Amino acid sequence: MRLPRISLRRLVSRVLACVLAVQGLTLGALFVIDLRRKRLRSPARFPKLRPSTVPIDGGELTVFTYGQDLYDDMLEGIRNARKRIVLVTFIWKGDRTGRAFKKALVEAADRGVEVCLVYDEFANLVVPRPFFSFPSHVNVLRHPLVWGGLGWLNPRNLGRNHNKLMVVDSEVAWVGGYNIGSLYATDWRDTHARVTGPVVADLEDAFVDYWNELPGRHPMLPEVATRSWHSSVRVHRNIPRRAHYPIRGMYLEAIDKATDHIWLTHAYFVPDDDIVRALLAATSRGVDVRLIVPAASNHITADWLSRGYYAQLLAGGVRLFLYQGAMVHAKTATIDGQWSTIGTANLDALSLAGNYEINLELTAAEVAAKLEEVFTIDLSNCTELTLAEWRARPMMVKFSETVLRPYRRFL
Ligand SMILES: O=P(O)(O)OC[C@H](O)CO
Repeated sequence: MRLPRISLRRLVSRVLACVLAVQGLTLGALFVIDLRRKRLRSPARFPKLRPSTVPIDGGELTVFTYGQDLYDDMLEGIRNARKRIVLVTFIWKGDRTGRAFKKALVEAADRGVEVCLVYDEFANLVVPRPFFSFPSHVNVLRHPLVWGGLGWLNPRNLGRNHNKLMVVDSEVAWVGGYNIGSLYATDWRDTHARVTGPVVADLEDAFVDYWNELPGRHPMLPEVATRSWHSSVRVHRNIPRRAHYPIRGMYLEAIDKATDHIWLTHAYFVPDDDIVRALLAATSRGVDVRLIVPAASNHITADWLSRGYYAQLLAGGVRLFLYQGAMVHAKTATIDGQWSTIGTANLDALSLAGNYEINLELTAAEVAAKLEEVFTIDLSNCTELTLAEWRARPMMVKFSETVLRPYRRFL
């Protein structure tokens, strides 16, 4: 029997069409599962830790792990402001919490405080536009979906503004994983820091540089003049416009240096090969590597992309803990009782090589001890996933993970 002749071009395009169709079906199935999961979700329950404060160079750092505590503190900071408030948030919901922030910020501007706000247009497409209309004495920048003209063709102009930072009166700053919204106040487990001391100037400088470099007719802010060279707290910021992505390097260096333990808590864990390699190299030299991720996050596709790494990580000795009963949205790590980071960057391609991000890097034993305490409490709310359990998952699940692999670089 003679097989029908088919050109190579046609064969390739048919194979490609099949692959795309299977990927589309897999994503569609995940979407349906996700809708159902969200409908059946029970109220969040997770152990809470009161905010607590530790010393850092020339100031203090307070760790927040419960949204309502953080928002109350930030709102008090806004109400006490006398000179200037700068605030950037990736997501700003138009709900009760979002409105409380808006009201407090407008009131601050009414009493003469200079208020400069940034939110990301893409992240807030679902928020009604009128929510973002402010009186003219409040300076508001919408980080645009795409930058003018053909600018969007340049990858440097594509980064989202994923920062979550507020600085009041150049004296106190809040930075970390929390966006602004009522769901995050009570139902998500996240980590944010309030800091005082010389580090505040670096955080404010990050905001000022972004503000002054973004095209538009908004009033320029004065350069931050006094910054310290000598601190155990460093600010690392990704600036896509400058093709500047130090947070990935910060993680790689710290993981590479670890001699005892690496404890990571990450909402969306879709790292690149170098980070995976560094973690596996750490386990191979006897380092205790533990990772907390959500058992089920708010983005099912992210979960499935993340699952694609589990077999390799578990086989390489990384211990995996699945956070139960709530979405864990933190972006933190602590190493060897010495080094820690708290910030906005997820361990995924968008955060490490795409977005505006900001992370604190701290080499203070007190901060590491505090984050270890938080990690230990979080562990009490996790189930550990073993390699044997993971290997026993259905074939269909393994197949779906493989099908989704090419999407790793888009998250
Ligand atoms: O991008 P993140 O880390 O701030 O997370 C935002 C949530 O995924 C919103 O759906």
